[in-house]
Amino acid sequence: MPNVSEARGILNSADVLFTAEQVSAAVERMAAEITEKLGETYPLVLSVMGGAVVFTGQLLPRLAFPLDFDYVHVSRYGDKTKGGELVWRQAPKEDVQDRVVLVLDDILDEGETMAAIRDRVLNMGAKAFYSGVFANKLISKSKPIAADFVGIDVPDRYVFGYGMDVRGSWRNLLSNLCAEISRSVPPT
Ligand SMILES: O=P(O)(O)OC[C@H]1O[C@H](OP(=O)(O)OP(=O)(O)O)[C@H](O)[C@@H]1O
Ligand code: HPA
Repeated sequence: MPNVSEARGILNSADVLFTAEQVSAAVERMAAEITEKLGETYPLVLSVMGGAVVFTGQLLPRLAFPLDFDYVHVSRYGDKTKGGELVWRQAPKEDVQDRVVLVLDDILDEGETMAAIRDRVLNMGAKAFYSGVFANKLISKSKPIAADFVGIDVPDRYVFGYGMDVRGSWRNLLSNLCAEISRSVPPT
């Protein structure tokens, strides 16, 4: 984890990819799309801790229909910028059975995390599975899953802010949402 001045340095050398207004408009549009598709299904919404916390906090109040809410916790990156082995810290609970489940996450990068959650939720007897991600990273490799609802497409660079960390830092960045690490910092 960087110290305070290193964390500020990362932010100062970052590019801002999307403004707060663009992010807000994307979340608003997603809320309308999700409402249209799932508004009559009484879904169980699962937020993927910890990256989805900001996105979930802004999206949920815009979903004006009955839903249940819970979370799962899966980790694959830790404070690294390259994905590794997937670790389940909180698995879905039994109540996914026979439910329409909507899983919310901050980013679909290689798609390994969301695909593992989908497989687990469907194996536990969910009636239907949907995924919503704030950011979909445009990578050249094919992904094991495509999200049903996407806020913004981001380029194949390490992004942070809006719940996404860079080396454990800046999840709380809300004003210049989704900035990106300087190209001079190599992936770890
Ligand atoms: O599509 P993938 O390549 O699998 O990556 C996406 C996942 O990576 C991040 O989680 P991370 O493992 O960093 O856990 P965290 O949210 O606790 O930081 C992010 O929040 C997604 O859950
Ligand atoms: O680009 C990213 N930024 C932050 N967290 C992530 N988890 C997967 N990819 C990313």
